[in-house]
Amino acid sequence: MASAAARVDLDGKPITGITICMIGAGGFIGSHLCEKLMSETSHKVLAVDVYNDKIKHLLEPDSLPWNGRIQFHRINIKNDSRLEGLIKMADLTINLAAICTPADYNTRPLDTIYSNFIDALPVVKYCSENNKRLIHFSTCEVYGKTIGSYLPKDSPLRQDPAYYILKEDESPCIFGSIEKQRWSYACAKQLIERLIYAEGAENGLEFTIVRPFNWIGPRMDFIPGIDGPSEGVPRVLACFSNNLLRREPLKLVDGGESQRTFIYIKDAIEAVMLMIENPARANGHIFNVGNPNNEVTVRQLAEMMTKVYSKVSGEPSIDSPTIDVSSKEFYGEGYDDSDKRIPDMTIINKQLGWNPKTSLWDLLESTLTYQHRTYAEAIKQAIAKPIAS
Ligand SMILES: NC(=O)c1ccc[n+]([C@@H]2O[C@H](COP(=O)([O-])OP(=O)(O)OC[C@H]3O[C@@H](n4cnc5c(N)ncnc54)[C@H](O)[C@@H]3O)[C@@H](O)[C@H]2O)c1
Ligand SMILES: O=C(O)[C@H]1O[C@H](OP(=O)(O)OP(=O)(O)OC[C@H]2O[C@@H](n3ccc(=O)[nH]c3=O)[C@H](O)[C@@H]2O)[C@H](O)[C@@H](O)[C@@H]1O
Repeated sequence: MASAAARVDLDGKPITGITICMIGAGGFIGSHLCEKLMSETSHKVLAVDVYNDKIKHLLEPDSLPWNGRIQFHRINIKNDSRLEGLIKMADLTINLAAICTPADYNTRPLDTIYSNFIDALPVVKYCSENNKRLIHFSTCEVYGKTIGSYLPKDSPLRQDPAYYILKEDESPCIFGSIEKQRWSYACAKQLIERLIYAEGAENGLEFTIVRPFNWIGPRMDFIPGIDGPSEGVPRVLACFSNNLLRREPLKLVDGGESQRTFIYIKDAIEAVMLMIENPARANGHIFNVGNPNNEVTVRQLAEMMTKVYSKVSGEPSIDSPTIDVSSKEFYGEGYDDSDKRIPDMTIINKQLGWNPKTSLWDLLESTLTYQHRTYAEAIKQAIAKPIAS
């Protein structure tokens, strides 16, 4: 373990321990961030969430070397007066709490808007009123669709990066019509970004906004019927992992033509650590955090995951590894999609000198090894169990 005293920031100044109020600490990103903060720094974490299953391994045994540096507070931020006290006790608040699975955006639009906008309001207010620094998690979905997607299909301009690269300080936010309730999430995230930015401009709030671009890795979401509801629809990594574990075809929504850039969670956490420990360089900025080198269509992702899973499980893939489904059938009415998401990296490079490292193949190999080790046996047992009549 690195000695905390030996750690310095990007300007060579020693890093002193701080207290972080992390809201949504029990989720996918929060669990990895807590792990990193405990194992490599001397910072303290007040971990706020309604669940703690994904950070249990960091909380329980008294023998852990970070004993006492992480405290779990089971709080629903919608209605708990303890929140302000925790924010006041901390030097920095990181807000990760949100509904952030696309299957919810068009089927539970009210919960989505409340979670991503209304519930975040008191967090911003308490930080601003108490002069506390805030790192808020937004999303690459605030960019919506690319400008290029509105050009004719055969237009050569579609190949010009000016029409698809997503830049924090230049790109517009392009959403579909109101009936396309998919955009309830992106729109709520955009409005909270604008509110935070305005708190910075008018009241001097010290903030950093993070726009993650498809961070993936172990502990993302849930496997339906094993550690989440049987009918639940998680994000694509968990959907495809579930299909592979059950030896079912992977479902390609609307032909799997949408494009995404995927980044390994551990690379992305390095970027967040730099933001935490270099406030002078991170404050007042909005950062894209993604891996522009890992772009694939969803169909290519399915093909690669099938190959990697076959390698890590030692089982040959099934005869028809993918199947096409319509978005209406898969997500229901009101779904829409981002066509392509490539992050511009200029701002994060300039401010924090950060770059992602892990290739898509390598990150899928370590993630699917984890999925196989964690779930294969449970799935086998669930399949073998006779269904109660
Ligand atoms: N994973 C990604 O690639 C990605 C991409 C873009 C944006 N984001 C954003 O990053 C943040 C974290 O994402 P994640 O992937 O870790 O999601 P996650 O669902 O795994 O984690 C969110 C956590 O917030 C908690 N939470 C939600 N509402 C709460 C409430 N009212 N009170 C207390 N806790 C509450 C949940 O229980 C969950 O543990 C979200 O804001 C999300 O929109 C993530
Ligand atoms: O991760 C991000 O950066 C952001 O994007 C995600 O949105 P999206 O990438 O559309 O969601 P996924 O569930 O990861 O789906 C990716 C693509 O795969 C497709 N898909 C998903 C699941 C499936 O079984 N099959 C399938 O073809 C979807 O239609 C979509 O085109 C979520 O909105 C958020 O977690 C987050 O804000």
